[in-house]
Amino acid sequence: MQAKGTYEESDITARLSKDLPTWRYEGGQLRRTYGTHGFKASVMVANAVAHLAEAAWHHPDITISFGKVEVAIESHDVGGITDRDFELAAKIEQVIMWQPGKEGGALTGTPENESIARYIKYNA
Ligand SMILES: C[C@H](O)[C@H](O)[C@H]1CNC2=NC(N)=NC(=O)C2=N1
Repeated sequence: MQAKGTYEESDITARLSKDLPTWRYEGGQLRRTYGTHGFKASVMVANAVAHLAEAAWHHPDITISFGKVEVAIESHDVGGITDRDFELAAKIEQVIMWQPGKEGGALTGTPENESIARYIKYNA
């Protein structure tokens, strides 16, 4: 018996494949691991995710490591995956993977060939 508003595993994996192919469904949560250059970078990514979570009032588990950050989301109140999880995951992906230098605007984005600037591993 599924809790109200939750998705079946087959629906979850189909929606991730379509809308969030860099995310996976594991351990009952939507999960994404972001590669980073070091620990300070991981803390900054975690802080950005934490801001989005608080603004959304929907909170993931965030694991901060040297060189990576894992984000894991589920809807605790219903014990499953709901639209809230997909919507927060999509916003996190949009924000963390934002590379303005690829948008043709005035912002250059983080220089990828300068070691002092290395931050997120966009192709990890
Ligand atoms: C009281 C309860 O914690 C709040 O309503 C919010 C806070 N953030 C939350 N985050 C998540 N992931 N699931 C929830 O059910 C949830 N509930």
